[in-house]
Amino acid sequence: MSTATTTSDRVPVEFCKGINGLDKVILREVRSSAEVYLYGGHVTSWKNDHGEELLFVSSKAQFKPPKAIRGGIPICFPQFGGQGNLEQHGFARNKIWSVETDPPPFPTVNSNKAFVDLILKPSEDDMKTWPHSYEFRLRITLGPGGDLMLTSRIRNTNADGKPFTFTFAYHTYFSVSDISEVRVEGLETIDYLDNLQNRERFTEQGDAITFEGEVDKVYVSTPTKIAILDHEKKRTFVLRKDGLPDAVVWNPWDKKAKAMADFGDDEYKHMLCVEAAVVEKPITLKPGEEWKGRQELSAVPSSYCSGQLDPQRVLQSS
Ligand SMILES: O=P(O)(O)OC[C@H]1O[C@H](O)[C@H](O)[C@@H](O)[C@@H]1O
Repeated sequence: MSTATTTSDRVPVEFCKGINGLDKVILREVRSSAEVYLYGGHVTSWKNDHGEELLFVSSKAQFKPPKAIRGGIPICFPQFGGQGNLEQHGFARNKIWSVETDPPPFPTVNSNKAFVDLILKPSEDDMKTWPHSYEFRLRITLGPGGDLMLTSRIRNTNADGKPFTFTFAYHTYFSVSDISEVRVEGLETIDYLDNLQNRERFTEQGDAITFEGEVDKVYVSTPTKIAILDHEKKRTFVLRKDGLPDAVVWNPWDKKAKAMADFGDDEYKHMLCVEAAVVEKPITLKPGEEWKGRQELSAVPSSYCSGQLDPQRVLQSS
């Protein structure tokens, strides 16, 4: 973890209290910032150098355990969705994480200053719901250019020799100006499991994905780069992922929005979840083994080509 510099007024990592007195960490870079709640290890804000919020958080979000915060980036572990014995999306988003001051090193040296290392370990009570011992380390970094990077390292620390199996997602809620003006590029021709049709398998058509109604799809074995183009805002989000083969795309649309107590009736127009995930083929770890999954987000101005967005340029650039 980095500490405040004396040469600059900017404090790259600040520990403070957020809504309802919950512990919060603020990461600051040259002009961008991010906020992370220890409740859920949950990123709730990511702002660009104009101070614009890039993540959606519902105006009705409850920052009150045990309800997960509606918006930002909830962590789904050890179960994505409702497939399994655990509560929907697992328990990691409902736990209070700790700050880790001296985590095991990463293979590459980190020159970033604005980052925080969090850790989640099970309590004895937790092991009644999921009888496994683990260490879940989450590093959240705000890069000098304003990119937001999340790296998860999950280790099996079972002393009884037993493996465990999990699914996972960075359930990212992007803020968009108008969902009907949004296109997702990078998932064309990819197979998906449709959660709205008993997880039946289909293949996406060749066109970019646009939105006219409720969507809840798990795209499987996707490319490592996905672009979300916000035509009205002239902004493109680029999501890069590693160790996370699948991508979930979700928008509840009007009916489901009304049924959610912590989501405004019209808020579906201003959000889109695109979630780097491991769903189709769960991960199994033996004791001593570690899994790593990384998601990197950047927001860039969209380029125009004779009045049309040019997503290929975004996808082809490194
Ligand atoms: O309401 P939550 O438990 O946060 O879940 C919100 C949504 O998350 C994912 O995107 C799932 O695919 C959806 O089926 C679910 O409705």
